Amino acid sequence: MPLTAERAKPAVPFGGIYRLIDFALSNIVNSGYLRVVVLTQYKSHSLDRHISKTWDMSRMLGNYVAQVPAQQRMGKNWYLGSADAIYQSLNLIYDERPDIVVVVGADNIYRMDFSQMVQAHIESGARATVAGIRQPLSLADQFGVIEADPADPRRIAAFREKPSDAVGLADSPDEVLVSMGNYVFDADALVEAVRRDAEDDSSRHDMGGDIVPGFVARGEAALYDFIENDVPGSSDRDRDYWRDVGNIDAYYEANRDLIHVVPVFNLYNDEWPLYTGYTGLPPAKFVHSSADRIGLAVDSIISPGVVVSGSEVHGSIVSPGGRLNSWSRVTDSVLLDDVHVQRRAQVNRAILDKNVVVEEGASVGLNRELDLARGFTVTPSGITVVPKGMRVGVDTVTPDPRW
Ligand SMILES: Nc1ncnc2c1ncn2[C@@H]1O[C@H](COP(=O)(O)OP(=O)(O)O[C@H]2O[C@H](CO)[C@@H](O)[C@H](O)[C@H]2O)[C@@H](O)[C@H]1O
Repeated sequence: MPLTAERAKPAVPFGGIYRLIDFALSNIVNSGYLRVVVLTQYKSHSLDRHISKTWDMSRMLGNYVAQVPAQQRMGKNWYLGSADAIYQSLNLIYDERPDIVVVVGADNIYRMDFSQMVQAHIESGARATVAGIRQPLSLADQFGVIEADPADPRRIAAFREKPSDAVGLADSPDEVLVSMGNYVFDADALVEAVRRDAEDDSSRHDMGGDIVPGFVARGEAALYDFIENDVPGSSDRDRDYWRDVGNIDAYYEANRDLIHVVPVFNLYNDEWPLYTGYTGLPPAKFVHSSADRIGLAVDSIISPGVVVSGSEVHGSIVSPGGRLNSWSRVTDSVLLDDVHVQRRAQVNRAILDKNVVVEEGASVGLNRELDLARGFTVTPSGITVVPKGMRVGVDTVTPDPRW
């Protein structure tokens, strides 16, 4: 919050021109899997619009990315959880009759070749395979924590969803092995598991909380270590990069991982392209170069349709349609679509959601107490978030009546 107040998390803009879901979908299609369904529910309008505008693959060969909202086919419920979303959509599996189903979350930033994971799944003989990555022990309560079988590290001996008492790994006590929320299933085993789960009133109907632990208990679950995944064109720095952007600080840091000279996550790998919607906007433009009034951007991403007019931008991500006026300054910030920073305004360590206007002479992110008093979210690490469509004046904050 507040970035997900009016949109599903996978529809949150990221890295200037992308939405979070573009990373999962790009990985899937680059892996060669071209029959994809996206199960949507919560405030999914902007997600649906993005998928239908962007992910329109040729149907001639039977390929598709189709969004499937909760349809109440099985009863009066919306999706009760991620496992119930699959249960309610089983007709798609019956129609397509695949041998294997790849299930992935839609809100992480990474590159991954799922075909390598599917190959490992087939070779292991397991019925379910879970992708795992090492993360700090301090984050264990945000993830599914995996214990590999000491006798056979490719088998999962135990799996606990978001435990508060996880123990570090023997060879690295400050780390745990966690689930990336990406799974490969034998299709018949997945169908059976979600059907059984639907009849269990004590279940939360969650993939990580219920389905995966069931496979583990039956001795049918394998581990796929993400470190084995070899994505074409990866740099030494961004190999094995994976970020869960489940809170504002993580989202902010992941955006900033894009802008270093040698980026922590490299958008410019054309061997594993990241696809997104074509905006049809004109190129970014930079104007003014007199002594006190210069239009420039460094260590930054500037998207199409942006005009940097006598404004200085440092360490920031500016999304399509931004307008940055003279003598303004934007530092270490993430500006979503169509933000307007007017003359002499200042923005520092802030996330400005779509259509925010920072009026002439106003500032955001320079004074924590002022930002809190104005009702903005300020994260533990001091990032100020201004919600969609707000007009921030020197002394006032008002919702823009146009939005
Ligand atoms: N009702 C519903 N209908 C449709 N889609 C839904 C849904 N509920 C959730 N989703 C989607 O399912 C994916 C997983 O999200 P969840 O909120 O279920 O789990 P979380 O991300 O906390 O943990 C999961 O992902 C982390 C890694 O990020 C793992 O460690 C952990 O084990 C795993 O449960 C997301 O893409 C989400 O949008």
